[in-house]
Amino acid sequence: MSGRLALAELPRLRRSGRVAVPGHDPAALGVGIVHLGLGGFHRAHQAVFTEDAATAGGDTRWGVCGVTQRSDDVVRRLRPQDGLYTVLARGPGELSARVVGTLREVLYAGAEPDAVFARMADERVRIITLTVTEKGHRRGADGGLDLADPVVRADVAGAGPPVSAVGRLVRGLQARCRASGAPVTVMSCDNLVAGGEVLRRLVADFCAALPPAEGGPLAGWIETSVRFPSSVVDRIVPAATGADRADAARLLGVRDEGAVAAEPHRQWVVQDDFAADRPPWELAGVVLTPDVAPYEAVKLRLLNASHSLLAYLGALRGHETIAAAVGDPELAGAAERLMLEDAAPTLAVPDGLDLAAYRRGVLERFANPALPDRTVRVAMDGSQKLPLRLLGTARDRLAAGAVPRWAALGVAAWMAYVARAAADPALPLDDPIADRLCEAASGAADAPALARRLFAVESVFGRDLPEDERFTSAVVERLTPLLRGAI
Ligand SMILES: NC(=O)c1ccc[n+]([C@@H]2O[C@H](COP(=O)([O-])OP(=O)(O)OC[C@H]3O[C@@H](n4cnc5c(N)ncnc54)[C@H](O)[C@@H]3O)[C@@H](O)[C@H]2O)c1
Ligand SMILES: O=P(O)(O)OC[C@@H](O)[C@@H](O)[C@H](O)[C@H](O)CO
Repeated sequence: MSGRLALAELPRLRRSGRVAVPGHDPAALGVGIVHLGLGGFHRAHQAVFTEDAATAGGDTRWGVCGVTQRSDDVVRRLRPQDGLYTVLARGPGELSARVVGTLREVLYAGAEPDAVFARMADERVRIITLTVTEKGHRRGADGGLDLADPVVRADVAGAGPPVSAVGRLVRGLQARCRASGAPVTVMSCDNLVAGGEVLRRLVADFCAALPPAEGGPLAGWIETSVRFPSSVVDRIVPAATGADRADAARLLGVRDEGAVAAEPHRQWVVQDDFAADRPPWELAGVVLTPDVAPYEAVKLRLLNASHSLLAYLGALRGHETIAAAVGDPELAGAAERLMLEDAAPTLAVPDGLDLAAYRRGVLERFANPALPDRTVRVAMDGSQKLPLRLLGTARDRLAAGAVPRWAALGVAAWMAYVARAAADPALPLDDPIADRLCEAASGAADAPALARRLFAVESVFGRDLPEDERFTSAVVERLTPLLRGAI
């Protein structure tokens, strides 16, 4: 197939009726949002909600400038397509496709830093969103900016263009402060606890590390002119595959190198705390609320925690996909009990949310046979995810006098996965501290030794959990059979 998706194809696609196309003319959109981290998730989630909101509200101010962080791969895919791409919604027995036109500009920060800063400084831009992964925040053990990280140090020194996400964000804010000082909202869309507060702190830490004459006024302007709302994002979006691109091409009649596939379900809960205008997201079904914390805990402790549990246990059992893992009755049972017995008692349930239906929905979504989501994708970066997904639950249950046996199973499953990956190169250990984890796991003779060595990783477990004998024993009890291949 030689043709390529582009604006000129839209009239034909509209007539064909085989795929949905934007309800407005994408070329008429101005850029009102800069997004850092143009992965599959942004394209299938925030971009879709923003397009629906702009169409419903007839508001042409909310095109997106998407910025790729680590390579120009996405730029090479999307620029020749005028920023257009297809989102395939894959559900049991259903496949639908829509072309999204919100992305009006794509930049590679590594090659075009000045263009990125100019966009962030542009008064017409009122929102900067981020999906840069958990590790992309470069946090230290205390949750603040890791000032020992050489990349962060170089960004603070400022001899060259910044490389870290927070460095790029702060330098962009600095350009804005110098240009117009117009207020702007910075919104985290990663799977974090209190992502807004996390970003606010990282930005403040960066400013504090700058020479006082530079960092002081910048921090002052940020304090008064920048808001950092949190948001809870939900849609399962596996890494795009050749099969996704082939399905998109079949439906479009032209190639689409930027196609992504996702589950049909999507949810976005946003803290209603903006420094300036925002898209009318409520028209697209986004929940705007003063406090996202209850929604966030439900999502991270039920969905993401059981996702991680299934990923580690599933990979250990040779299940390639999450659907296969949740199709294994023993693993599905463990995920259910983690949600019901450990996580649920720790939750303040948002008004109107039926927790039992939510739990059932999570397992149904994981079982989606039409969306192959690999266990190793979800298993990635465990050192970053465990504290957010399992350890908050563990701490809350321990504080309430209960032993969180299923959260302990999740931790033990991660430990067993690390040990297996350290010994078997066929199992990937994709983690920013992989070397440290491998070294810890390689020298461990048995379950207690493995647990002891991994519990010593303070950035994961802090100082409290390794000292709580109830928890460490529960983990060792779970780990012993896992190392023999049973759960
Ligand atoms: N995929 C999903 O199902 C899903 C669902 C909910 C939330 N999320 C959130 O979105 C994030 C991205 O997911 P995705 O599926 O788009 O992944 P992806 O691999 O497609 O994209 C990741 C993006 O993060 C950037 N990034 C990665 N490491 C970085 C680093 N060290 N510094 C700066 N930038 C870095 C990449 O350049 C890329 O733009 C997740 O980590 C998660 O927090 C994803
Ligand atoms: O995207 P990550 O790497 O934070 O986590 C992997 C999955 O658990 C996650 O992407 C889920 O699919 C998502 O959070 C569902 O909304």
